Parts: sequence; C-alpha cells; structure tokens
Amino acid sequence: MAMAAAEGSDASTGAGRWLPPHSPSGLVLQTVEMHTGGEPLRIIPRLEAAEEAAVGGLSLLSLRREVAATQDHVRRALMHEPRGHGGMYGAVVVRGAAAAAGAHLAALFLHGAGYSAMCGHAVMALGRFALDYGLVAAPSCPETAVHLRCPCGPVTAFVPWDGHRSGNPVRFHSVPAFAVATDLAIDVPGYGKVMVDIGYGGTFYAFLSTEQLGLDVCSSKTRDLVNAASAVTEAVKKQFKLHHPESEDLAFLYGTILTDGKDTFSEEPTTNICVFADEQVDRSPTGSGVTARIALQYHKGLIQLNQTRTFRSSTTGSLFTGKAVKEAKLGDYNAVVVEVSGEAFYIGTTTFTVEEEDPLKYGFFFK
Ligand SMILES: O=C(O)[C@H]1NCC[C@@H]1O
Repeated sequence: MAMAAAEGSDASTGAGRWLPPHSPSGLVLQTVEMHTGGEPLRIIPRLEAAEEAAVGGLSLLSLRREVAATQDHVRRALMHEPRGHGGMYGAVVVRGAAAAAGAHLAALFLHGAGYSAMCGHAVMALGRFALDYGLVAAPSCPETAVHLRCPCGPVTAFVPWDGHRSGNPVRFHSVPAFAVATDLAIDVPGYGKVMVDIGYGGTFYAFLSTEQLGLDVCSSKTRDLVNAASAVTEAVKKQFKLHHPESEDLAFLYGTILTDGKDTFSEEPTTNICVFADEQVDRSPTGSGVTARIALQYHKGLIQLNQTRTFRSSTTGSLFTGKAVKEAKLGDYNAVVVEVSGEAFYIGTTTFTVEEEDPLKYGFFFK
C-alpha cells in the first residue's frame, strides 16, 4: 500500500522499486516543483551535461546556447505534455556556473518554446530554493540576500529566513531596466494601427492597453487576449529592430504584455496579462514584465523613486509589487534598478523517467 511503503525504510520497502521500468541509459530527472503567483517553476537541481559544459567556463549566455543545442530533449520532455503542459516553465540550476560567477545559484530558464534570458517569478522561487536546499552557506535572519546569475546578468533576491526555512514575500533587484521606445506606431494585421511601448527588464516586452485592441484585460476571453498579444509580438518583431547594449543574444522580443492602461501612479492595482514565447500565458503578473513596465513608467515621469505599484495577473488574480529604487545606466540607456516582490510556494518533488520505446518520450506540443 502506498502509505505503508512511503513510511517504510529503503530496506523494508525496496524504495528503489518506486521507479517504474525505464530505459537504463535514458533520463531520470528529479525536480522540485514550485509556483509563484500561480506560474509554475519546475526546478532541475542538476543536469550533468550543463555542469560539464560549465566546467569549460562558458558564460551563462553561451551555456544557454550549448544546452539548447545538445539538451533540448530535456527541455521538451519536462515542459511539454505529458510531463508538462502548455503553461509549464522550468529552471536548470548550474552549480558550476554559480561558482564561476561568485554567485549562490546560476540558472537557465526553460519554457515551451525555448530558453529565456530573465524570469522574475523563477528568481523569487529560486531565492527560496537556494536557502532551503543549502546553496547559501550561512543564511542570515530575518532576511538573506541570495546572489543569482541569470542569462541577462546578476540578480539579487532578498528572502525571509527564520533560521530553519525560507518564507515570503521574496523581493528581487534585477539588472538595470530601461525604456526602449514609447508611443511607437505599429500596424498589427487584423487589429490596425496601435501605439506600443517597449521596455527592458532583463528581457524585452511590448506593452499596450487592451482598449486599443477592442478588448478588456479583465473580462475578455484569454484566447482572444492571447491572439491579440501574439499578433502584436509578431508585428513588433517585423517593424522594430531591438538592440541590447551588452549582447545581441539578449536582443529579442520575449512577448507582449496587455494592460488596463493604468500607468499613472495610483495605490490601486493595475491588471495585465503577459503572453510570451510561443503564445504561452504567464499565470503570474510577470516579474521581468513588472521590471520593464516600472522602467517605462519612471521614464515617462508617471512614478517617482520608491513609489510602490501593485500589479495583478488577469489570469489568477495573483499580485506582485514593484518600485524603482535607484537610477542606473546600461550602455547609453538611462536605466533604473527595480525591486519586484511576490510570493513563491513549494508544491512537491517529482522523479521523471523515460522508456526508450515510447514514441512520445520527449513529449509533444500542440496549440
Ligand atoms: O516572471 C517572469 O519574469 C516570467 N514568468 C514567465 C515569463 C517570464 O519569464
């Protein structure tokens, strides 16, 4: 019986037999499962191939390219069905890359269509993970600064710590965020001409109000919001060339965030939906999106330093807060350091296996 077996020792229950028949040469992947504001994070605490690549001293951006080229079956197996789903998100922890960067934790971010450069909801979850899984040698109470290395650069998470376990809320400071373009006219097939803002918060997003698309971020069907946001993403990609001051590897439009248009400072929450990668919907208010949107609001003079705004996900109602904490520079851009805060929770652990003869062993994906 499951209960008796779970309580027994390895010797009495043969706990090794919990693993079902699987390919002896194939993948056995252990994960820690979390969510931040409803957005899943499937943490892969160790991926041998990534560790081996890190020994060569590759930067995280180069490591991202290497893992994409050689280990994409791992991403597909864990993000796509039947092990994952259309909204699945993951992080591969790379200990070697953290050590090389003098950080507590380095991570590559995975989603249904590939690898991203920054992920705020993941940073909040990984901040807790780093403390609870012993990646920080001497955590301090009541809060510990966890230094993370993300593909976009160094990010610091500030995590409550009571001496035994981590807690919430977790806040983080990302790489300097900046406004790239404001009120940029874009022709969106099927929707007409709209005005978008483009901001960088470790990754680039286009922002616009749903009103311009004849929709309402709070009440329209998610499918309609996804279609509109995806059309905007495609149009912006064709009509505007992105450039990143540090690396062309970072110069890609990750997605479009549709908003209620409430950008002027207010104590009231502003609602948004982030559609990123290949029509993937963030269940959270999107940490990197909040970072980029605060940078845009600051650039437009709509908020001051240390004025806190609350961001609400239209999909789950979950909340993040964000504020610009100081001015900074990134290349020639006048930028700001943004603090984003939210709550991340553990939901379990999993061991995934693969049977060699399974024609769908590395998953399947459809829209
Ligand atoms: O919170 C974030 O920044 C992320 N969530 C999924 C899409 C983004 O990477």
